[in-house]
Amino acid sequence: MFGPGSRPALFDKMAASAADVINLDLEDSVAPSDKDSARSNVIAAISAVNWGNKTLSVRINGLDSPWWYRDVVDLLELGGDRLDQIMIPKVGCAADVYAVDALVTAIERAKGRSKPISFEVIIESAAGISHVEEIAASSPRLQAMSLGAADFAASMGMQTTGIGGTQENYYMIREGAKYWSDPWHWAQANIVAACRTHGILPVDGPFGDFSDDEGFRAQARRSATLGMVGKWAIHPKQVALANEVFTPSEAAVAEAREILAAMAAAKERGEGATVYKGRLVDIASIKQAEVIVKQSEMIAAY
Ligand SMILES: CC(=O)SCCNC(=O)CCNC(=O)[C@H](O)C(C)(C)COP(=O)(O)OP(=O)(O)OC[C@H]1O[C@@H](n2cnc3c(N)ncnc32)[C@H](O)[C@@H]1OP(=O)(O)O
Ligand SMILES: O=CC(=O)O
Ligand SMILES: [Mg+2]
Repeated sequence: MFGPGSRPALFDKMAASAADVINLDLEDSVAPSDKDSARSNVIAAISAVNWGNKTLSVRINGLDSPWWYRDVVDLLELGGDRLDQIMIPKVGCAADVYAVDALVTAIERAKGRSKPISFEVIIESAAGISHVEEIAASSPRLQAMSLGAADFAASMGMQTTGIGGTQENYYMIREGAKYWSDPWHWAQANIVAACRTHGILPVDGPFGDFSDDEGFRAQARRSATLGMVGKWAIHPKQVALANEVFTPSEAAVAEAREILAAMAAAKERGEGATVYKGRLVDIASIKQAEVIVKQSEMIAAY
């Protein structure tokens, strides 16, 4: 759940939401004239608001701005221990993460902070997607990586002002009928591969049209099918939609458990492959089913 650092009236509502991760924003939802006051609001709220068991993250300004170093210094020196994570936007290469890591490491040591700050990064530029694997490997602090569709589209020179979702002009045509394709797919698949290679969580970023629930669901279902584990909510109504899509359904979990049982029975018979509901399942199916069961167990335990 995202909210601008310049709107502190939203913070309690964010804390009371059903989101797993809170992102207090100092970057693109905050006007340049509000950067200092937004930073102060966020620093006060880190300790003052009851964030429960949510992961508390702050999106700092990008390394191409004059604000980012002050964001890091003040968050870590003045912000209290409740802060879990810093989100670094517009990461273009591993050195961008190194720069923030070096500053964070120095402050943690100087101030004796006991809880190490973790990082999440946004891939939202041509450079970021070109260097996605080195970024995924860039720091032991890194826990998650998101696709930022708005800045990504701008950086790539894409002809759209839509933030995520179906793009009207991205279609194939056959016998006069249009078939829409997914312009975000290749970037998402690259992010997922880089993340899974290096043990980082891949996350889908914003879906701007918060009036379009079905559009959000469709985007989120594609992301979940590709291996992403969650999606940003830029409006409270998107939290329930994201939780609905990224929580495996009871039917999916039941089927996964049945596949595990069928394979356990096959193993007893000395077989590596068997038939479940008229289709092949084998040892790879165990790993597929375990993904779904593990997701469901982790969500239940949270
Ligand atoms: C491309 C990117 O970088 S995306 C990430 C950065 N962007 C952001 O963080 C934007 C986050 N979202 C927002 O700022 C706002 O939701 C906006 C501007 C899109 C819409 O704001 P509003 O016009 O106030 O929304 P709306 O009137 O529909 O709000 C309905 C209720 O939800 C609350 N609400 C709105 N946004 C949020 C939020 N982000 N978090 C918590 N509560 C919220 C409102 O306060 C209102 O509460 P109420 O019913 O108690 O009065
Ligand atoms: O920061 C997010 C984006 O879509 O840009
Ligand atoms: Mg962005």
